[in-house]
Amino acid sequence: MPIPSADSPAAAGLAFIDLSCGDLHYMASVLRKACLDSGFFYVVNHGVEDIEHVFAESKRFFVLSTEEKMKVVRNKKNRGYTPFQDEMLDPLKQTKGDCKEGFYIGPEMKEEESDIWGPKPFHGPNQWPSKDLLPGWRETMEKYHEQVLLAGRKIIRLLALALNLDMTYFEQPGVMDSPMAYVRLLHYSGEASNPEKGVYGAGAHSDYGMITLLATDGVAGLQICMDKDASPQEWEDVQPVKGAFIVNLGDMLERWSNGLFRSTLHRVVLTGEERYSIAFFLDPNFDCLVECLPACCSYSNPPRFPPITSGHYLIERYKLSYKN
Ligand SMILES: O=C(O)CCC(=O)C(=O)O
Ligand SMILES: [Fe+2]
Repeated sequence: MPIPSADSPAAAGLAFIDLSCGDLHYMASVLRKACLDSGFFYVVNHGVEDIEHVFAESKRFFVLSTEEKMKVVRNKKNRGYTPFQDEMLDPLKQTKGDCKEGFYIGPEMKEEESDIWGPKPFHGPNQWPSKDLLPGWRETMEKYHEQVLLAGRKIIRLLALALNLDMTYFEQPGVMDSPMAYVRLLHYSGEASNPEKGVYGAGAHSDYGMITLLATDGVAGLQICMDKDASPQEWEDVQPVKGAFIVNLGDMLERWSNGLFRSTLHRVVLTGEERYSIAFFLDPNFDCLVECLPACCSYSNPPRFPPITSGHYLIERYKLSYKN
């Protein structure tokens, strides 16, 4: 089946947000409906110039030997290579780790960045594969990080409007002006998933932060569960759309909005074909206190989640899904 393109939105079922549309309030109303309906939507005209090149460069990394990839294995700052099965996103249902390997790239920061508590988790320089092996690789990834962050910033402005907040609410100092923003290259092996046996490309989960912008190579596999409280859960395929990001909502947004915008439960079930995707996790500043927005609670609808700081919440979630 041909991959639908951004010009044939009806083919894909979920809402489309066109970031080149000048009418912010219209876009915010489409976004609000999408957030209330499914928490998943497509974003087009996002300003990323050559995504095919980024995918080609991602493949150039993953075909390196395990020995070479392990030289840049994920460090304490959450940057670098994660081997196959290192992560298990749904430990209750999985019998082995996710059939995927990955590579995290965060905002470039100096090693010594720290506060009174000592070196700050998640803050530090990136790890890069050797320039001799992959010339130009770092530059491609840095440019992608910059472009996808710009698109993400536009979306969080729309999200603020969709929550009836000032457009710049989430960009205020201390909120998401210095976000934890990670590109994660992903490569799924050709191993077919088998849900009965607890084998998945990626186990069922919702992402931890604010929003995720996902680019995929066109190979199917991503599924969402529209009603995460239903029993049994029903899973629907999400079609990849050329030229569009698939965006989903994270748990911190659910907490902020007191459950009005629910995070999206999703998983990857593979048919036996290799698959590549590139996620971009856009999360609040490390020190940001995520607590119910005043507009989202009332006497009869009190806050459902205790306040948490973004960084400590992320640390706890990573601890639960990674081997080390
Ligand atoms: O590869 C995909 O389509 C989904 C990846 C994902 O859900 C994640 O990395 O959190
Ligand atoms: Fe995810």
